[in-house]
Amino acid sequence: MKQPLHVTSEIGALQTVLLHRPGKEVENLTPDYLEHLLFDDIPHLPMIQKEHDYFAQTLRNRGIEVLYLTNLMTEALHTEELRQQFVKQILLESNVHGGSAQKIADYLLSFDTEEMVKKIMAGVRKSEIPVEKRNHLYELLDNHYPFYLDPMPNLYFTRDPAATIGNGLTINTMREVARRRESLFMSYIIHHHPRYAEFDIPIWLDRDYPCPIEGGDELVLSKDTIAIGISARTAAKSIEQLAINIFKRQKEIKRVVAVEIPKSRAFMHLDTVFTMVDFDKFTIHPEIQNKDGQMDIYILEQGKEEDTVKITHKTNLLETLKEVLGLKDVALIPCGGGDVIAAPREQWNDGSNTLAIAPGVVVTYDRNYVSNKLLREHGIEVIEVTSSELSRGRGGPRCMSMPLSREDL
Ligand SMILES: NC(=O)NCCC[C@H](N)C(=O)O
Repeated sequence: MKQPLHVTSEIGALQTVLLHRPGKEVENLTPDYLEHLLFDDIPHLPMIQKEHDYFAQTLRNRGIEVLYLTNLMTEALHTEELRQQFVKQILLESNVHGGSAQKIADYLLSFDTEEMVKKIMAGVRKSEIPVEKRNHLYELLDNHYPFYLDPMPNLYFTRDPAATIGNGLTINTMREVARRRESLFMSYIIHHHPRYAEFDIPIWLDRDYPCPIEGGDELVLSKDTIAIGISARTAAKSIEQLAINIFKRQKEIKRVVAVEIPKSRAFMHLDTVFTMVDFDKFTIHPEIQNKDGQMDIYILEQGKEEDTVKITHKTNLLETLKEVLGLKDVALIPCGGGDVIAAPREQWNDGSNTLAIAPGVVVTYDRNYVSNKLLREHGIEVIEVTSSELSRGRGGPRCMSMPLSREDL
């Protein structure tokens, strides 16, 4: 039977992808909580939805099956017991306890499943549920905060909470509190959605793993090589454990290349500074390398004993890519052409964050015209999507998509 999850490269023809259409969670952003919720501005909801619909249609026009997080989650919660269990878990993870917990649970469960899922994503404002008598000082102070359940405006970056590798996936422990609950949706989908539940899908790292990892750092370079960013969001320990777990069960995967990148907001994940666009072509933001073009790269391979890895240190990205991919030459296409202004400007709006839908065919934001032109000059087919509002969340087409299945190369 066909595996429901199957990704053996970054560039094999994309067959099925998971998206999330931004919803009311985006309208629960206010200036006071922007930083905490990892946004730099407040998107205009009708426009961000229009842009997202255009992105989804662009993929469908190329024959790609687009699945939506809300639909899968609604279908996964197919019994009353599952609905209740999910609500209990989300309240726990949202730090809602005490007297208000039951009231909020009853409120959420009063909606049909689709509305309930949307409401949980959008957040629950205190004004939505009648105030109880407050007896304690902490309850009075707590009241200054507008939400019982925080909104999850980053959900449209489906890349990060979970990532497909081979026939399995990681369901991620997310680094930032604002995003930590997001991976619970994929956990329910994998375990309870009829499309996935009957398969024995390997979970390479699960969301109870104590160290963080996010999908933006996870790149499947080829059927035997994975690259993972050591970044602001992904810890070295997670990468080593992931490698050990994969080597044990998916024997085709021979190595994990851990690429250290600066830990900053602009470079939050490896895919904000480096993506694969063709067999031998990559986008890169030049600032991840030092002046001599060097950086720290570690190749992890199966160690002599079980549950150990052999680690080799490298410093040259180009040479390492040639070695692990068995290529004579590799082109690194600099974001914004490496220009002192265009490069950081376009990187800020995800100029290096391309979604490959086939070898040499990528989806990018239209606003990054310098990078797009350069990609075309390198023979890449560039399909542009509108991006005024989508880009405000600091993620691009790769961040906004979780490939579930790609054709093998
Ligand atoms: N893979 C990615 O780079 N995803 C973008 C995530 C943006 C989101 N506002 C965040 O800070 O997590």
